[in-house]
Amino acid sequence: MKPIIEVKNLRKVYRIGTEKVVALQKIDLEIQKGEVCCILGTSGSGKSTLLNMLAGLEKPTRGQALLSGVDVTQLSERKLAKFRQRNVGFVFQSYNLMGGLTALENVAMPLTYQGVSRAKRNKRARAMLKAVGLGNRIYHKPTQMSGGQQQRVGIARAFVAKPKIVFADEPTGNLDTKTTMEVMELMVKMARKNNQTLVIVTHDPEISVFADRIVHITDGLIDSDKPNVSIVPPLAEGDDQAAKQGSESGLLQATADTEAIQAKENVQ
Ligand SMILES: Nc1ncnc2c1ncn2[C@@H]1O[C@H](COP(=O)(O)OP(=O)(O)OP(=O)(O)O)[C@@H](O)[C@H]1O
Repeated sequence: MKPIIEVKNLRKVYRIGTEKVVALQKIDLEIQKGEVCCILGTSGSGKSTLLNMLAGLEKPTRGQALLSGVDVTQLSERKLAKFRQRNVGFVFQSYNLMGGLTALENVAMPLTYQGVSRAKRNKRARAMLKAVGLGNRIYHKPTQMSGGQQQRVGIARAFVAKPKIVFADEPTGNLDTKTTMEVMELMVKMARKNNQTLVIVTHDPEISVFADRIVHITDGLIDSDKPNVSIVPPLAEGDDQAAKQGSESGLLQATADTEAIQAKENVQ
């Protein structure tokens, strides 16, 4: 099967005045649909640069980055924005939620770009928030939530539009160990549910235990690329915290109709 992500001969050199920084020397990488891949490396190894190239956020000096067969390094800004809206979700270290918006509005946002009607957007966003264990926080704004809760909103937002690929850049960098584990379990479970591809960039080897595969990067080069032998098995349905907190409808199953959800909220 054709890989969903293909990186070919990718190189990135930054120039600051007369100085040259080779952030990526030469990267060749293929990631299959449904794979959970961890890109692991120390600070300055080039992880974020690689992720930025994959997401089309920066142009490489040389080489290609194909997502679903489309070379994102060659797309215009307008086409790139459209491509990302349809195919890619992002989870950020600092959550990047819109401070003035509620959890519900933040999660519904990617659906706005897809032209989904308001009623359907809200219905799907509510279902996602329930699925991440935040059914009772939908009208909270980011500052009214803990870091772990904000990242759950970030995860709900990344997955709500069912993108083929989700990129997560140090997704647990601001969280304590317990919350890190919960957030990682949730994110991987979400990706597995719909056979989505998840690429996690981190410096933390403890995160990599959740991945199918660990790609280690040093000085802008892949120095090892191995299947993860000590993978953490996915939790049984109903066993995780999100489920405990009320995810009865299950992930991405926006089956409850809008009126029923609204009626419930009116009671709360
Ligand atoms: N915009 C830029 N201009 C110049 N040099 C840059 C730029 N972005 C990154 N670099 C350099 O490229 C190298 C790789 O940086 P990168 O941010 O990809 O590393 P990283 O592995 O993500 O590190 P960290 O975990 O600390 O974020 C570093 O030496 C960095 O200083």
